[in-house]
Amino acid sequence: MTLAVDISARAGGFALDAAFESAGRITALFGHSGAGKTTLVNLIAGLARPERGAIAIDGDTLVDTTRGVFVPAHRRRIGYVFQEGRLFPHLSVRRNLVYGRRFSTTKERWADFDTIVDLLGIASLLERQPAGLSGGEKQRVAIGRALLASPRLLLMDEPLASLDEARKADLLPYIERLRDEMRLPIVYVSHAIDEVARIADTMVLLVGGKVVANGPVSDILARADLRAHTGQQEASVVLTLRVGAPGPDPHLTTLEHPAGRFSVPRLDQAEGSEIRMRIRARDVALAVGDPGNLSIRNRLSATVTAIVEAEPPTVEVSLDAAGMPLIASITGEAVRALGLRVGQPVTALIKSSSFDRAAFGPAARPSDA
Ligand SMILES: Nc1ncnc2c1ncn2[C@@H]1O[C@H](COP(=O)(O)OP(=O)(O)OP(=O)(O)O)[C@@H](O)[C@H]1O
Repeated sequence: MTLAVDISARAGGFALDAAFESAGRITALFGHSGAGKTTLVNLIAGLARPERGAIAIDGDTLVDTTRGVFVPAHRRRIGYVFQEGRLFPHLSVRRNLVYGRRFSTTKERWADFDTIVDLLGIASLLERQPAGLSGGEKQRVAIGRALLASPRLLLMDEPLASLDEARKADLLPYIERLRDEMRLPIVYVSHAIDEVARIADTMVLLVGGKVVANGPVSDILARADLRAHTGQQEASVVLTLRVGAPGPDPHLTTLEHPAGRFSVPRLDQAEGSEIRMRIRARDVALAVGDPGNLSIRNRLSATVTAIVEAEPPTVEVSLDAAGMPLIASITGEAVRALGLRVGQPVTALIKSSSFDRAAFGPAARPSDA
């Protein structure tokens, strides 16, 4: 699926001018509060009209002001999940779910009730009323209702925003399953960079109603010039790695890459599956030559590709380890003491204990959607 957007719109005194194309499985619309994310998703959904411009999905025009085209929301086949579930309070969970189906014709219908109930783990909730559900359960039902309309695109506007940290962590794997098992493209609004780094492959970065960058999440997170906008305190890279055979320590999982093997705190993912993980620049140290007897077990041979001054005394050293990009955040003094320069071979050292389990998620399976 390709979503193509090139629009201008106004909401009160706020002006949105957004142009981007995305073929991502999960496209994150990322920006600080008031950047225009909800205004943009409402335009995609058909809940608002742009002043100028066009929106198309796979070449099928939804809006085009030059041709006077405006497909109404209910005919766009776009699902919408809001921050808080917005379920019908007087209907049971089952009837909330079934309600979604009336928005698709038999020909368009791909969503199967039992499959979706199973995917979202809501079978035991079907006869309950929304008032008795937890926030996370409500969101799963809201996602189910949107899916049962058999949309071709799902918009999710900060679906985790009303949940506490534990409930967020519970819901994220369902969104990952949706991405991988339903093969439904998702536009995911968020202002939480950790969430975006974990689940999205493409990112549109909005600042004051303008798109300042769009492209692969890993590219945008690695860019020092965007850090103020992404809210990252520091550089990081997002990597896709394969789970290797279990090693001798049951508390560790081995991850494989042509650059070498990593040990990380034990993950639940099966051997052979791919996972995504984010490595912060501050968790990477460098050695020139043999690092000798150190406690750090993750050691990768790499080459320096760039040395960039960051907030003093920090310098960010970009590396290439057999095609794996890494960034090490070290002091300028260390750069001088090691005599680092572009092209130099080094050993990158990454502490196993620095990995946060919540930062790991399954990698998106190769897209054929
Ligand atoms: N109907 C409206 N009338 C006046 N101003 C509006 C209207 N709708 C949105 N705005 C303004 O447009 C700007 C962008 O709002 P929007 O809700 O799109 O931002 P957002 O990025 O989704 O923010 P948040 O993360 O806080 O939800 C805000 O300054 C908002 O106050």
